[in-house]
Amino acid sequence: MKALLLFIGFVIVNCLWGGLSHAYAKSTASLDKMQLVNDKLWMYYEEGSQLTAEDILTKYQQNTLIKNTNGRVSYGFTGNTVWGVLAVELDTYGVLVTRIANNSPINVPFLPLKIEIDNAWLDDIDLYFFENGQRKRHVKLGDNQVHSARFEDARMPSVFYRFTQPETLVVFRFSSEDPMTIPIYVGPPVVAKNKTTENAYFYGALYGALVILLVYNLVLYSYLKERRYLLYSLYLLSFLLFNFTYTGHGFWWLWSESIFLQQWLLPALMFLYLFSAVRFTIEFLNTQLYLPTLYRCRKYIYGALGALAVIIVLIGSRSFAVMSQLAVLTTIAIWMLLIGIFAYRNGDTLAKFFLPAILCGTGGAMVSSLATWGLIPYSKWAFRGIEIGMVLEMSLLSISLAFNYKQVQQARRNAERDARLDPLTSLYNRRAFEDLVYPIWEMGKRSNKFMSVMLIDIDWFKGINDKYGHDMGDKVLKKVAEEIKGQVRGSDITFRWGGEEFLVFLPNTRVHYAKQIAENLRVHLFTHDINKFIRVTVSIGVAGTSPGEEDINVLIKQSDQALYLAKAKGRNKKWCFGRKIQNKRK
Ligand SMILES: Nc1nc2c(ncn2[C@@H]2O[C@H](COP(=O)(O)OP(=O)(O)OP(=O)(O)O)[C@@H](O)[C@H]2O)c(=O)[nH]1
Repeated sequence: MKALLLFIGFVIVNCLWGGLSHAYAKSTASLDKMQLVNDKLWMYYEEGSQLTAEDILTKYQQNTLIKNTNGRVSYGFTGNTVWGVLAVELDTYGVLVTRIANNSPINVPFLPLKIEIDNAWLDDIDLYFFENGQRKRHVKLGDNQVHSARFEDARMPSVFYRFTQPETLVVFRFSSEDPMTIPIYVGPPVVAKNKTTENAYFYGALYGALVILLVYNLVLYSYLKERRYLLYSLYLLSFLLFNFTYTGHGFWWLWSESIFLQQWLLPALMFLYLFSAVRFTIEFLNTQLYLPTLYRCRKYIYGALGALAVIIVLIGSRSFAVMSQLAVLTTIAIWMLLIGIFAYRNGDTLAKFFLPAILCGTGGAMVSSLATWGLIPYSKWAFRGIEIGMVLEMSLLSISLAFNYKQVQQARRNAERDARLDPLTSLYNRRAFEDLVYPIWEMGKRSNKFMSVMLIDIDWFKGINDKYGHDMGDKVLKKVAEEIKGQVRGSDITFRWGGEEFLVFLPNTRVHYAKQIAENLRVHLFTHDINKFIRVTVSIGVAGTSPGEEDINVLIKQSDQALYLAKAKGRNKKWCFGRKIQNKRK
């Protein structure tokens, strides 16, 4: 429920933010921002690509073009050519030019403006500049132009033009096998530079954050060797690479001269992204436990995605590649949400993070697509919703993995502790003896400290089991353990040594003092009823170090011999290993 509220909140805030930034841009129309001019375009949608810019100009002059009044930015998938005409009038067009006049009147007629198409995946973009009905310039932009052939070597397709006439008509021609999202921005050089700088900060922060998360989780993986961390890292890396490609960074920096890579890396990385999202979801959550059928079928799911990749390669159409994968991605986003909800309802602790994380990611993607489809006002922040959402998603997932790490560590500590504890009495077991006693023994030996051992055995315990049953026998064992712990000092270490046998190691204790403690314990148990019916007695063998004692096992053996004598002497006795026993031994 909390996660759902978070999601709705995130979408609302993003929409509001998108709307506000759009409204702000409109109301101020100031020169500190590039202006989105889509609402000033006159559009023509051509089936095929027969027409020339001059034909469109004629249509414009005949008033047969459609005004893009709602500022539409996205034209979906279309094999058609999209034409747009922008009339730039020096005196009357746009607040932009007027404002320039206010700021620097001398440069007005000669000031160059930057025209930028804020989308780095379109194949062909042509700009034609007409002055007084004459074509003055033609600029080719888009992914089918390598960077060295471009007018300006920038990430986004852009061009500078010096407007000197009262009216210049800019004719845009777009065709692409990708989604036709065409935000057109216009502004003077200084403002354009600010936008570039601002973008650099934004992507610097975005990639910085993602790379930190990636390295952090890879380090955790190399340390813990848990697949979740690796799959998360792959998921994150695939988003990083996918984003790096569709935002034009890759083409600009890495493969600026390869049109093939620019056109095919995008669908390929998109596939990597959706494939790793599916693998991550299945293996991050405990689907093995909650959705065993899904877990068993995972190989078929991966196989189906692999088959999609093969079909895409065989068909060889990029628009099919992008369109089919977008459809799969949308389905997967919903599927991830459903699995998250299911795991959450089944009490998967990681789902507490997974669900809001996926909600942020899909929420951000939803805001971006709503903005590109024109269902909420387009603004660059709304357009970046997916990136903001993904940073939130990746951060939350990273927190969940840190949480998982804490849980694993806790479980490991518990397992280690449990391995050293007797589950019935909660006393240390024999396995813990070496770890706990050996260091004290070695230290004591070096500083000639006295140390003692008591071996305690319940008398006739078999009889208790036989008479009252095994459960009652267990209760007695527990109670005796408690009583022993209550009678010895905090510095003494008590072990359950065997069935009904206990060992107490008494560091810094002379044997005659250990004898006293043993006697107190014996009397205490003898005089106190374990419960209403049962009275137990114990026999205790005591042994203490004598100078030159090298081995603790010798001490234990001695206490065992003393215990044997205590039993032999009639039980309910304490016996101390001493000269008498030694003589007997000889
Ligand atoms: N209820 C219970 N009984 C246990 C447990 N571990 C060992 N025993 C029983 O403890 C009894 C020990 O019996 P014996 O070794 O014959 O010793 P005893 O009856 O105490 O006689 P003495 O030691 O000679 O006084 C056996 O019946 C074991 O089954 C346990 O964890 N719970």
